[in-house]
Amino acid sequence: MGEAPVFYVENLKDRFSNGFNLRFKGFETSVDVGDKTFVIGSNNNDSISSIEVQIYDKSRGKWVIPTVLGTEPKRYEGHSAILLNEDRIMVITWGSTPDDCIWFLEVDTEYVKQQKKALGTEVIAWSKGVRGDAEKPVVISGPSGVGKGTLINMLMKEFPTMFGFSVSHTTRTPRIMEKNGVHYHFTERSIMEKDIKDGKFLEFASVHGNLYGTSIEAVEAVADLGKRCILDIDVQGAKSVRASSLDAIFIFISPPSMAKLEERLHLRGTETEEQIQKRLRNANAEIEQGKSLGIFDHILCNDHLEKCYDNLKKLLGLDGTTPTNPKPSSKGINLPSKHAASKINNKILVKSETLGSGNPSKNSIVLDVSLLKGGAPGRTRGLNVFAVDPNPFSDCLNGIHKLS
Ligand SMILES: Nc1ncnc2c1ncn2[C@@H]1O[C@H](COP(=O)(O)OP(=O)(O)OP(=O)(O)O)[C@@H](O)[C@H]1O
Ligand SMILES: Nc1nc2c(ncn2[C@@H]2O[C@H](COP(=O)(O)O)[C@@H](O)[C@H]2O)c(=O)[nH]1
Repeated sequence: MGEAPVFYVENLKDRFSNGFNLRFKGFETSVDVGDKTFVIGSNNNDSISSIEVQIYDKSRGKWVIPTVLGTEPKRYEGHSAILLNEDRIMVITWGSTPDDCIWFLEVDTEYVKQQKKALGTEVIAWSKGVRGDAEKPVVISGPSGVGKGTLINMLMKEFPTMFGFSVSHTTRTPRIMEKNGVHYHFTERSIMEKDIKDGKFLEFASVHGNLYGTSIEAVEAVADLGKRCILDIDVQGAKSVRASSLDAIFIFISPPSMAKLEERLHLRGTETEEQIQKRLRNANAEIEQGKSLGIFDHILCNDHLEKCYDNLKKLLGLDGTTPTNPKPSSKGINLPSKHAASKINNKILVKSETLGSGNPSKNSIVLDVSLLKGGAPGRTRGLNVFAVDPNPFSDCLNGIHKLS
């Protein structure tokens, strides 16, 4: 295993003396990817640092300011930058909180390639790095009034630490008892349309005359808590999620009959007669699509509620055989506040730069990046963290143990 030091900070004014006016007042690193150099710089204004990226295209001899997608790191004192797999740069920020210190700057991933094509510009995309993996989300779909919400509430009540609900955005008005941020994020159409344009949504659809959508943040926030995410969305939304990079289980809930569906909508009493008729008209097409499009992994008929709920639990492996303990929520990473990083195969050694601290491996950790999943526009998950055993003569990665 040969060590390849990849972290470097240098004076870029010396390196690129062709008229480029560096705007960074703070700290900068550069990473070469193919014929491009990505210069990552921070501007320190008072106590707030913002990160910026400029690209030097060596083949054209030109500087490019890219379109930046995703959520970028904020408030940090400096950073290390390491190229991974020629398509993303790992950025480790200094002086950040433990859950805010690992970031990925995607420069040539599939997502970035798609966005470049769609936008016709140079694109980069940020995503936050998170320890551990998330469980497959569960997408529950079916016509209005079939009992999706009822079944989901039963699941959340019985397994409160295991499941988390993806709170959708909608432009429809709240029903009595519905709380903003709990049942939905009730929003203005213009705001939601802008957020959709800015790539903040995993999916969206016009349903019964209103706009509904799942934000990327809604799904990631549940996974951040170590919970399995449940999405209650219509068939168009399920189709979009199926086509996205989110690996989920898709379950369609069907009514025993249209008459029963109508009865349930009337009994619920949350819609006007006109709205109920609209929902019933849409239900026919949804049932048709749900059963025929090959979107769904499972179809459950909600005739008797308890029986349907038992079948749902069986599908999710919750029929009494599986332990119901929650997975621990994703933990942060305690990094030395000032550090240097180097890459050895799929492992990143992060060493404290504090002089005179005695033991050189004290405060050193190893980040394993071999099992990374996801990425922009959501989080990058699957990071594993190891502590380096305190052997003063060991600079290698033999004496490491995984941190839980
Ligand atoms: N198996 C069932 N038998 C009888 N009534 C049921 C059954 N399942 C749910 N219901 C009732 O049907 C009504 C509609 O259920 P629910 O609100 O859960 O539907 P939904 O699919 O979430 O609807 P929407 O998509 O409009 O949000 C509720 O009043 C609920 O109590
Ligand atoms: N495509 C999406 N559909 C959604 C989302 N959130 C809810 N829904 C679906 O809308 C209808 C109506 O819901 P209601 O609360 O007004 O009765 C229902 O089928 C939901 O499943 C979403 O984020 N995206």
